Amino acid sequence: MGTGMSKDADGGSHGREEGEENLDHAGGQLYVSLKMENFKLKGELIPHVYGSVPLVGSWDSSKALSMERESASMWELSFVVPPNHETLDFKFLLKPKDSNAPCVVEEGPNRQLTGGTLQGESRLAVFKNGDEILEYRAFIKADRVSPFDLAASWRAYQENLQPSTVRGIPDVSINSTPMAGAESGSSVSLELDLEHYVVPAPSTSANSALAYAANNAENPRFSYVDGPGNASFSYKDSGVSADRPATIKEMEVVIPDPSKIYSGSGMVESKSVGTFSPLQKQDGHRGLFVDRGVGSPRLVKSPSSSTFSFDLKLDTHTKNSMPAAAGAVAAAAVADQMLGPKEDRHLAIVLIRFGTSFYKSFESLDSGIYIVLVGLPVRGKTFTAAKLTRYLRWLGHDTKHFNVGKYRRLKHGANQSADFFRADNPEGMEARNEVAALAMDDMIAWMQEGGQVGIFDATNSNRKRRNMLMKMAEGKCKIIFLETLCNDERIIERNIRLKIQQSPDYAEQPDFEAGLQDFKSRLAYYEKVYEPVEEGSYIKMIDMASGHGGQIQVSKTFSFLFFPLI
Ligand SMILES: Nc1ncnc2c1ncn2[C@@H]1O[C@H](COP(=O)(O)OP(=O)(O)OP(=O)(O)O)[C@@H](O)[C@H]1O
Ligand SMILES: O=P(O)(O)OC[C@H]1O[C@](O)(CO)[C@@H](O)[C@@H]1O
Repeated sequence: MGTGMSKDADGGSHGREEGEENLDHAGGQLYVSLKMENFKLKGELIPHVYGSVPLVGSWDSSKALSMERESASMWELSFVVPPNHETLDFKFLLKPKDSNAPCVVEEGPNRQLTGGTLQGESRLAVFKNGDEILEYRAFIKADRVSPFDLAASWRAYQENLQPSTVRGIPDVSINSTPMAGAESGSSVSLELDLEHYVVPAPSTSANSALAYAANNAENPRFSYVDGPGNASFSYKDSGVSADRPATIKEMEVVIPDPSKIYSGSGMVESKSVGTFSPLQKQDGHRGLFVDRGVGSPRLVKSPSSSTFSFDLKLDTHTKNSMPAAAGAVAAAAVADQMLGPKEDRHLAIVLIRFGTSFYKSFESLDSGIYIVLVGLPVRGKTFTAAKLTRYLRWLGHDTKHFNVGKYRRLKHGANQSADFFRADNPEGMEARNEVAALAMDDMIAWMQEGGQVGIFDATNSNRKRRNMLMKMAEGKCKIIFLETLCNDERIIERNIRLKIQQSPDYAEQPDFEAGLQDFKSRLAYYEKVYEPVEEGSYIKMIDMASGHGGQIQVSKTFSFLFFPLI
């Protein structure tokens, strides 16, 4: 695993380790860890970092990232920057804890990381606070990280997260209330706790109590904010059997016309697989929570390749045809496969890919990105949107999830019958397009206030709707369609049942079978007119949850996002 240069204020520096791999081609990114130490301070002044990239506030002190107290005298912050950042300029600053007094920026020139190496002499961080001079020792460390490490770190972060310590965004809730009964059987009342929720995943037992992920999406700005969407709802669980685990061999990455997209060589070989041993886990490796709302990335690496060996069984054809980006994706898949449940695993592959491509596209796009979900109902769009939001926030990108279903429920009530969703029902169509436009307006407004990634979650199931969204985004932001497709009837049936149990749409429907019939009619109306994405920039996730393999397709027009990977 490659290691960058590390320096501290005493001038100690550690050169790159032998055997370093150049991970740029594998989507290697720069993990930056900053620390400040001062034994005398009492904590009225909170150290922050700001700098030249959006991740650290683009020199806007109000967007500076807060450092967290690691010990009585040490403050810490870590984040990951793209490898294409030739130079990252930054400075430390101090913000008064409980007042609006101006912040104090450190003296001296900007600190500069170029290609992962700290430029210039290391120095103390010196602040002039009125007549007072404050001095901190500064520790700056940069490491190149592979998708392996990122996937493993993400997994470790999620597994060790303590919900009670989450600030800023509601992230996960681990407490589940065991309950009896399945399917249409017993139900428990679930007070919707906006601070804690779980992204619904197929349950492997009848014991998980999950809140509906869409409820945690961005609240509409229009006047229905305090409406029915914030109410609690009833929840029933189902018993669903676990699918068999997938293997990396089953994962297929399809990139149309790769010659036009990538010129990179073959599979990325990784000698070090980032993971953690059970022992390390017990150390209490925890995410640290910073002001951007989620834990800042903590690297989890295997001490050596011998600790964990994994046989990457890709057939010759796949190996030879796999471009560098796909290699990175596969690498992430390997790391993730070892660590998580099936759906998370598959999704992580896409996430790593997103993470990589976003990093590489952000700076050139400047204005941020809209990810527009596309897919029939119960294809995992909300699940994917919620996971993507969390992952991108963890990486440091200001990300928000806009769920159109939530807007629809607030404006038109939760208990619309299937007829509402008929394509030949003009009032229904108009109402749906109207709430979609409201959500899009909110997303655009949020983006203009400095947001970086907006995730727009609706079926967006026909070209006309997608054209409307593209028109609204024109000149403002690039849209990437993310289509989730599922051909496995068994999964669809399971998802439908979960939907009747979990969705606020059916909270008032006491008759499970009636709810089921209504939702199936809704689905049939959608299926009749569904138009898969063929336009614009898109990624298709096909059968990712089947357990029998999956496909990721990336459209040609998306290629520019991957350009730096080539
Ligand atoms: N890629 C996938 N394919 C199929 N099902 C998935 C996928 N990812 C997650 N799921 C499962 O699908 C179920 C429904 O998910 P979700 O509510 O996200 O669907 P949706 O597409 O947003 O539905 P709707 O359009 O009705 O709101 C969840 O239980 C989730 O575990
Ligand atoms: O208007 P569209 O694009 O169908 O999408 C919004 C709808 O998608 C759904 O998630 C489909 O079930 C509804 O909750 C929501 O009203």
